[in-house]
Amino acid sequence: MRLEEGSEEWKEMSKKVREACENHGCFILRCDEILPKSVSEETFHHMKALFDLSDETKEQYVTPKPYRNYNGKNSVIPLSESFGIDDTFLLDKAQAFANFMWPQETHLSVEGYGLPQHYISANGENMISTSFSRLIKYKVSESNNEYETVLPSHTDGSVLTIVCQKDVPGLEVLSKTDKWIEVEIPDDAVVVIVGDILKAWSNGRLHAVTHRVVLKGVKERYSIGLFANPNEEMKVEVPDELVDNQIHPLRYRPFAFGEYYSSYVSNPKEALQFACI
Ligand SMILES: O=C(O)CCC(=O)C(=O)O
Ligand SMILES: [Fe+2]
Repeated sequence: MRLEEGSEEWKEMSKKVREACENHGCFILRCDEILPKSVSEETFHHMKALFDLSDETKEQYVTPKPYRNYNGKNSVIPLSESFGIDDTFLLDKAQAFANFMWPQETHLSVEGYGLPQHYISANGENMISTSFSRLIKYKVSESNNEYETVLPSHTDGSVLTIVCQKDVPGLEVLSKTDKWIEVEIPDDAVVVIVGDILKAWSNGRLHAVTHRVVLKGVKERYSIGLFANPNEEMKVEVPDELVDNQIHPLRYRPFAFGEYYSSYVSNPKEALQFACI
């Protein structure tokens, strides 16, 4: 259902999305209307064929930017293979998907604060300008461990991330009470995850949830992550309206996204530390 911006339903939905982002750092979004089953089936079918190419062919995919290469022999994540692709949204269909998703999702997650409109437009447009996606295959371990962490726990270095998967579950999020919870992603849905940038911008109110991927069976898993990033120069600055001296004193100094991203690439676990007050 497409919501009319500013309508009662829109306001109600913004409140729900904001609460989910504050309390859980993620939510499930059903998108059967904009992402027909056939497109998703076809995408994952092609993805399998892509990963079935020879190592030699896959390794030819090299780009200078971090996280954008073919990554198939990483000792930290030996059971994961991935391709990072810049500006996937330039393709017509993907562009339409992105146009729908990003502005609506970023608007909805920040609009619940009732901020002046310029903050909302800044989020919708600037915060998503250099999005990229990662196609990921998780392989089953030969040691036949029943329970294998194939992607270690982390928060995302994005504004928002959208993940979709095919058939095999595996994504887990860490609750605020320190419990790992398996995320069930229905076939016609995606999970939206709050990244570090939205956490900093919201003065820590929105929760950048820690997550990981665990395989529990004998089947390999395919997933796609879409990472919404601002451009390097964009300043991430907490709006005055989200600061108060009692409950929410300012937690992050203003910083450029590029400054954060260098910190993320060298130490993802502590990447936001440099901006903490
Ligand atoms: O594969 C997934 O379900 C999640 C991937 C992820 O968290 C990431 O690439 O940052
Ligand atoms: Fe992630």
